[in-house]
Amino acid sequence: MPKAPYKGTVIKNDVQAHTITKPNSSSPGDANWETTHVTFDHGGKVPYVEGQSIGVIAPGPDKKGETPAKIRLYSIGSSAVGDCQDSKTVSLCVKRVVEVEEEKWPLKHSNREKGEDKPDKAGTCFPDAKVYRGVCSNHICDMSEGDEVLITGPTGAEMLLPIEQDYNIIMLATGTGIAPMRSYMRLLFHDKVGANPDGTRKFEGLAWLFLGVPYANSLLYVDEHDEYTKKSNSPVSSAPTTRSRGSRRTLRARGCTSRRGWPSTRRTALGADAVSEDPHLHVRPEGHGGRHGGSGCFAPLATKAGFDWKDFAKEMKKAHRYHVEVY
Ligand SMILES: Cc1cc2nc3c(=O)[nH]c(=O)nc-3n(C[C@H](O)[C@H](O)[C@H](O)COP(=O)(O)OP(=O)(O)OC[C@H]3O[C@@H](n4cnc5c(N)ncnc54)[C@H](O)[C@@H]3O)c2cc1C
Repeated sequence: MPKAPYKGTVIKNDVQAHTITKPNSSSPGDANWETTHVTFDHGGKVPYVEGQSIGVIAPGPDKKGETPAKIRLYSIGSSAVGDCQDSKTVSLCVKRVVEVEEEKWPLKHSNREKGEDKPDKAGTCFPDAKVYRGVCSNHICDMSEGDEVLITGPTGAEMLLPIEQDYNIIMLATGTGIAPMRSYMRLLFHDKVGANPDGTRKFEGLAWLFLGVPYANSLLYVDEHDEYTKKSNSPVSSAPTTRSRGSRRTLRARGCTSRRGWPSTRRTALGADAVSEDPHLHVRPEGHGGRHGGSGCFAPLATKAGFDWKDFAKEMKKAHRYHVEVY
């Protein structure tokens, strides 16, 4: 409970810096930011299911000087049994929030002719820039093994998975929006909790994962996706793919680094039949800009398949097959 949070312990904090060199003829640009995959021991006292979130209370001070800070929610990135598969841990995927005053970035000259003098946030900000560091994300990213962490929850019912095993699922995420998708994938393709010969859950559908990030080196959990793709015996192909459900569990994962190419990458990969196969659609953009990610991708596919996307989306919502969480 918020007034009586559980005292967990950090058992792993894997902070990754995503850094690209300054733009030049051989490099696309320079960006510095960090994400972490952090794991807390909750001693089995904070049971959760895939798709839920937990709260973290930082010691503060918060924005108005409050101590401790207010609760921040984070989507759980591990399946119910946790990364250690003993149902005693919970993992998160957190981005370190660092905000620099808008006018303290150099301007981007490449767009001048279009009348766009946007700040070049991939560059280096001016040295006198005021920098704001997010209270809780920095608290999490700076924690070390053995540190105590205050946890609340779990909460959230929007992003839960269906109970049956033979559904098709399409997952669209950007940035740390991958967290709940990772929890699903651990359950569907990794954990030793089910009835398959290798011990995994008897998922018998097709799972599509699309992760959008600004730069290729910020794709998250790539090794795991490659492993599950291989394991599910489905060679990754760039050709449009359709598949009837119910025969075997399959993962197809795609990363995309271009904002403009993002919806078309998903459309080309999925093909028009994707909307006819009654998929469960889970959309989780990092930032409000991506909240229409579902319609951007599916409206043209629906039209091609003879549906009106808006009506179709309404029906999907009613049938609990369309799940969107934005933060
Ligand atoms: C359901 C849900 C799930 C979420 N899941 C995740 C997740 O999986 N991973 C993840 O990384 N995040 C997630 N979040 C977001 C997370 O809850 C936090 O909002 C995020 O980490 C920022 O918190 P913070 O304390 O670091 O930043 P805060 O200190 O709360 O600051 C947040 C923003 O406020 C602005 N700001 C405030 N004060 C100032 C100031 N003085 N100067 C300049 N700017 C200022 C900045 O724009 C800053 O980015 C989720 C949120 C929700 C609601």
